[in-house]
Amino acid sequence: MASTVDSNIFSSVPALQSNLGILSPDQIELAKILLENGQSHLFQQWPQLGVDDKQKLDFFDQIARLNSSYPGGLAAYIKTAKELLADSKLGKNPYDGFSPSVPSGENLTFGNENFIEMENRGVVEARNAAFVLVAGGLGERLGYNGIKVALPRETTTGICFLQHYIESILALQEASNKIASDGSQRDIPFIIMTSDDTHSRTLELLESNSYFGMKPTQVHLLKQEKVACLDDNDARLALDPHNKYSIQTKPHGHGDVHSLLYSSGLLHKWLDAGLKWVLFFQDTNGLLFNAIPASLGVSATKQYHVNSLAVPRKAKEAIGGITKLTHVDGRSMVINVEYNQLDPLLRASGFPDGDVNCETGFSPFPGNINQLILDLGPYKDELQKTGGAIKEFVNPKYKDSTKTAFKSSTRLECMMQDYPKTLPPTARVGFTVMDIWLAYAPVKNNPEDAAKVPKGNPYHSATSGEMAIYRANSLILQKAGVKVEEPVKQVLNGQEVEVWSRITWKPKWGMIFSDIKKKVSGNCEVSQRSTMAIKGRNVFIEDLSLDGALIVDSIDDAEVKLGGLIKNNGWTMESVDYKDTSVPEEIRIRGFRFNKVEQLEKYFTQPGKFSVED
Ligand SMILES: O=c1ccn([C@@H]2O[C@H](COP(=O)(O)OP(=O)(O)O[C@H]3OC[C@@H](O)[C@H](O)[C@H]3O)[C@@H](O)[C@H]2O)c(=O)[nH]1
Ligand SMILES: [Mg+2]
Repeated sequence: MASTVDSNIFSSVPALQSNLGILSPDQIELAKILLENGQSHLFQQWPQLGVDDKQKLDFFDQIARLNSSYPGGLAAYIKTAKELLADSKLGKNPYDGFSPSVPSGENLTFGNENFIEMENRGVVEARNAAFVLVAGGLGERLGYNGIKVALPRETTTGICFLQHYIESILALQEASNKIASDGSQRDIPFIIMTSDDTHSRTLELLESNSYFGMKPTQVHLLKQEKVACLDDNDARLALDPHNKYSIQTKPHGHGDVHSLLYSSGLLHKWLDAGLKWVLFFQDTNGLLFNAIPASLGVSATKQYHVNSLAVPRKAKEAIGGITKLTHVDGRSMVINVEYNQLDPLLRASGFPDGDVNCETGFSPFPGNINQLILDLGPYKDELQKTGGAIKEFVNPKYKDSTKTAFKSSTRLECMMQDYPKTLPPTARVGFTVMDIWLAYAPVKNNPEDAAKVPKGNPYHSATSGEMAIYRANSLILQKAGVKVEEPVKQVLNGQEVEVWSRITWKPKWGMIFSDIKKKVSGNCEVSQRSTMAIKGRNVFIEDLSLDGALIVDSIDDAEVKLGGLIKNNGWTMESVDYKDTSVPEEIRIRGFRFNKVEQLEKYFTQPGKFSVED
C-alpha cells in the first residue's frame, strides 16, 4: 500500500503519488526504479486516481516487460544509454586507441582436397550442432510486405527460404546420424529468433506446412522484445505521441539472440545432450548451406571458439569488414567493423582513402556474412558471466550541430557479431573466407536501390539472390564435370545480371561436393536456356544432354537415372517491371517470371529402378 512505501521519492511527483493506491508492490518497485533513473516526466500528464486506471496498469505491464527482457533491467538500460549518448555527443570514436589492420584467416577453395576434407569433417560434426536463425528484422530496405523467410529462394520450384533451411538441416542431420560412431540418432535443434514484427507469421508458415518435415519439438521460437526509445541525451524514455501510457519502442538488433538463448536454458540442455556447436545465420542467404559443412569442418579442425564466415568484400559494400584491431596498450582482437563504421575508422587511423579496394579489386578486409559458428562450451561459460549482454551502440540523428536534440527518438542497438568483444585474449577467434559465388547472396535491397548500387558491387536484391543460386549450382555441376553452357547477360529491374541455366536441387540430393560428384557421370551437358529441378534423393545424371525443362521428383526408394537427349521448348523468362502491381510482390521484386511453355515432368512414387530418357 502507498502508505507503507518510502514517500520521499514519490512526493516530488504528485501525479504518480496520487495513483500509488492502484499499484501492486511490484509495480511500486518499478515506479521507484523509473524515478531513481530520471524518468519522472513519464507521469507528468497522469490524471488523478480513478481516471484511466486501466491504462495506467497497462503502462506498468509494459514497464515490467521492458525491465525483465533486458539484462540488468531498465536501470541498466538507462545507465548505458546515458553513457553512450554522452560519448556520441562528444563525437567519441568507439575504436579510440585501436588501429585496424588486415587479419589472416582460413581460406577455402571450393572443390579442392582440403575443401572436401573439411566438408566431410563438417558432416561428422553436424549432429553436434544447433542452428539459430535470426529472423526478427522487418527488412525495411527490401520493403517486402511479408516476412522475408517466406520469400521464394528461387522461383523455379518456389521453395521459400525457411523450407530450404529446414530441409538443409534435415539433410545434414541424416547424413551425420548415418555415420555416427555410436550409432545413436539425434535431432538437430533449430531455433528461430522472431520479434513482434515476424513472430506470428513465422509460426503460421511453420504450422501450415507441418514444419516442412521437421519435428515440431525440434523447433523453438524465441521472440525478442523491442527496447525503449530515448528522447534526449539524458536518456529520458520516449512516450508514444498518441498514447501517454505507452513507451515508444524499437528493435534492439540481432545481438538479442545471445541473451535470449541464455535465458531460455537451451544452452545447458544442449551441453547435457552432448552438443558442441551453435551456428548462427540470417534470414535470406540462399547460398548459405553451401558454406556450412566446410566451415564447420574448419571450426572443428582449428578448434575455433568463434568462427565467422566471410567472403571477399567490395569497398563500400553494405557488409561489415573483418578487422584486426590492435590497441595502444597491446591487446588485439579480430572483429567485425560494421559497414557504416569502417570508412571513418580507416580514415582516422592512417588510411587516408578510407574504405577502398586494393590491387585485387576488393577491400583488403574480408566481408562478414554474419554466419557465426561458436563452440558451445566456451560460449555458455561466457554468457554465464555476461548474461548474454552484448556491447551496444547508439546512433541518434541530431537536429543540429549542438547535438542537444534528436530528429526522432533513438534507442540502443546491438549486433550478434559483437559477441567476441568481451572475450579474453586467450579465446580462439578465427574466420573462414569462401568464394562469394558459393556462399553469399542475401536479399536485402529493393529494386530501385539495387539499380543504384555502384557498378561492380553486388546488388543484394531478389533478382541477384535468385540468379546467384543458378550460378552456384551451375558452377558446382561444372566442377563435377557437367558441361553447363556459359551464362548470358540480361538487365532485370535495372540490374545487369548473369543468367545461368536454372538448375536447382533439394538439399537431400546433394549437401556436399563429394555427394554431388557421385550423382553425376559420363558426358553431360545442359544448355543455357534449360531448367532442371531435381527433387528426389536418388537421382543420377548420366550422359544427359538437356535442352529444355526437366523436373524430376521421386521417393527415396526409387533410383532414377536421367540420361540421353531431353529436348523441349522449356521455360522462357519474361521481364516484369517491379512497378507492375498486377504481378504478385514476390515475383515483381525479381524483375522476371517464367513462362512454362513445355517441360518433361516425372514423378516416381514406387520403389525400384527407373530411367528417364527422351
Ligand atoms: O532486431 C533485429 C534486427 C535484425 N534481425 C535479423 O538480423 C539479420 C540481419 O539483419 P539486416 O539484414 O538488417 O543486417 P544488415 O544487412 O544491416 O547487416 C548484417 O548483415 C551483413 C553483415 O555484413 C553485417 O555485419 C550484419 O550486421 C536478419 O536476418 C534480420 O531478420 C533480427 O533478428 N532482429
Ligand atoms: Mg539492418
